[in-house]
Amino acid sequence: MNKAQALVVDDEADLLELLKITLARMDVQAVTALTLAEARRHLERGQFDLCLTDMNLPDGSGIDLIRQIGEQYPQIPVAMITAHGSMESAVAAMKAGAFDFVSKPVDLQLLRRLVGSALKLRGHVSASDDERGDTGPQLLGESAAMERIRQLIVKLARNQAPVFITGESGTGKELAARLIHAQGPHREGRFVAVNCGAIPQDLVESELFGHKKGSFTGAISDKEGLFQTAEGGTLFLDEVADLPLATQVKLLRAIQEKSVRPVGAQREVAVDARIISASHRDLTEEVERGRFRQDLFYRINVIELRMPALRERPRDIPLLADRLLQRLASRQGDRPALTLSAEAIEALTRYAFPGNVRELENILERALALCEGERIDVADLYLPRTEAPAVSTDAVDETVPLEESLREIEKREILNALDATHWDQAAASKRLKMTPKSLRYRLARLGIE
Ligand SMILES: Nc1ncnc2c1ncn2[C@@H]1O[C@H](COP(=O)(O)OP(=O)(O)OP(=O)(O)O)[C@@H](O)[C@H]1O
Repeated sequence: MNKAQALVVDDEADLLELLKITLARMDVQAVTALTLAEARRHLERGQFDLCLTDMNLPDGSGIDLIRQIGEQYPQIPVAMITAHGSMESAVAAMKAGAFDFVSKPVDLQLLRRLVGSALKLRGHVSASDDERGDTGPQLLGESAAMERIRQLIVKLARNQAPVFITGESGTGKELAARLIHAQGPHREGRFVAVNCGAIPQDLVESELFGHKKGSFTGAISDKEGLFQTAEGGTLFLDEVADLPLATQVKLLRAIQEKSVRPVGAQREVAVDARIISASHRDLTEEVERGRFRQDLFYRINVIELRMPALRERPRDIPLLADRLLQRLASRQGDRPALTLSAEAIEALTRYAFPGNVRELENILERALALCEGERIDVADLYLPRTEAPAVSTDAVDETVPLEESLREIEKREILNALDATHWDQAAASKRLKMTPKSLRYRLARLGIE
């Protein structure tokens, strides 16, 4: 394999020299540029496997270079070299498409890891490159919304920016986080999932950052924290809104400095773990109420991924039900394949699923256990009555007030049209034979974002 080539852009000649030597030790050949113009000339002529750029350059901003590379040479991963403590530029760089950042003075160990990840993205380190993580569970669904999410996950897997996943319970937030990990350069590292709400408050810091022996009663030996366990992999902070404010400060520091200080330790330990966090709560509201630090929200929410509720994409329900049923039945080896009757599928499509895909799984699991024949019927589903049922046009439940039923029908038809047109409002309004203005009015009235 040819030597990997890096384009390094910085206006400090000394730093350029240092980076060049460090990269050479990693068998990476560096081409250096002091200005944006010079960097652009190199890009036109050469073939690069990665680019490191400073933020402030004499003739412009490194952000412009990141954007340009993203548009013209999307295969080149770019990392930003930021001034010490300047998290704003790191966040701006990642929002613009940088895959990671390293702050000055450059920690050579972190730089080495960063370059290693970048080269994996470019296929320079071929070991298990074909393990693309597509053997595990996949995000199923044929709706445009799901298709968009799968595409976004492929993109997100290529960089290191913190991702914040929102969505109701059971919408697949953890599954999405696992897929981002499995398709990214850190897939050989571990995926460590932690439910922040489930750890007792007085243990949360020791769990996340580790502790030294004797640092508190019960600390009988040194303990590694989850951050360290996720070294070289991904740390998934589920229900991040449940972290106590004092821990939020430490988390902020850990993300910013890429290092943690175990409880009772004198020194910080460098950690390189990708942070993905999730919450079913509205974090903006938590920030407004003073329960979540704004600066931490800003750092973890560099890129937001919203997992839609199942009732927002009813056309995914039949396929999901079918696949999940197959998966569940295959776990019970001797069981003949079961199918769902047309009425059962119809009932599922009408149901509002407050617990989303997890609830669908539970319903099918129960049906599988209770059903004696080979076909699951409506009665085997034991669907609970919900307050706001998603209803279909041909089966209005007469026990629900008419206004409510009509509203649900309207919402469902609009969502279907939006979904079918990839959320193009003009096309959806045509499909629904209404004016775009009328569609906008209805979207606002029905609370559809
Ligand atoms: N699109 C999907 N395709 C296939 N399975 C899915 C999909 N979405 C979710 N699931 C499955 O549904 C279950 C719940 O998903 P997951 O745990 O990822 O949800 P979550 O949003 O993290 O839930 P919570 O907020 O309660 O932690 C899992 O078994 C997951 O595999």
